[in-house]
Amino acid sequence: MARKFFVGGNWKCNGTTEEVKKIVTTLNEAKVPGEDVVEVVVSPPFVFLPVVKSLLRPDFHVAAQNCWVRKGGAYTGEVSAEMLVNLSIPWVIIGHSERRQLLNESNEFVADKVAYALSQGLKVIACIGETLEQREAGITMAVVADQTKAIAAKIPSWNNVVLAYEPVWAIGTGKVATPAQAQEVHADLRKWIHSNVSAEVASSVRIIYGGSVNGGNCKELAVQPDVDGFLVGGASLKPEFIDIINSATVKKN
Ligand SMILES: O=C(CO)COP(=O)(O)O
Repeated sequence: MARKFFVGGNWKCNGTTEEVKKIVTTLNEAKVPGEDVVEVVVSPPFVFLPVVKSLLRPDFHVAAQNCWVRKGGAYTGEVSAEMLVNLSIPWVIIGHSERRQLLNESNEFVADKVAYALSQGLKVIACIGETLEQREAGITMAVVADQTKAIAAKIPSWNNVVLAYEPVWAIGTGKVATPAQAQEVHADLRKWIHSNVSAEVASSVRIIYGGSVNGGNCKELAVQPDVDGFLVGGASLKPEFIDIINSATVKKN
């Protein structure tokens, strides 16, 4: 079953109104393949979601970078899944390693968030990945399997989930995983899903790679059979994001 290439731009905690408008203008003027070839989702900080959504071309979509773990209420500083739905924000990134590490979000907490967001009708980019210490200790697969297992245990369907493999040592470091390293983990993850979820989900779920992806390295990663797209940080704020979107075409050739 063909998995549609997915390119996400995670803008993280960056930008002013003027800057985000400039990025949107660049995206709107770009020549890229149609939605039948590549799904493009950009994720500005919460406060810029309405302006980006209102200005962005209709074939690109928006994601929030986080949401609260359950129904909204007395949770100062949080933004609920219901609010995102109310604003017609279709996607949310959950479990990014920056939140796991800096805000101590556990596998269980991340899984609860994914389950709640899905239950409200959001589509989820669920992030997993090992640290450098874990990779060097040879436990990469055990770590990402645990992270995936926590999510699998709590969700009734993977239809609206994209799994983002983002090795922590590759994020914002300029140290991209080699195509072979990315392919190995993606293939192992797909095998894990085959054994622990179902053959159908294993063949249909998109597993995207994140960590120092740029205009220069995207094509060699994109040709890997189990790499179904990217979650891009720094380069998603620059015009080279267009080149990354266009790397989707390597799958067609
Ligand atoms: O964290 C990332 C995307 O979510 C990756 O960030 P960089 O592309 O800046 O390494």
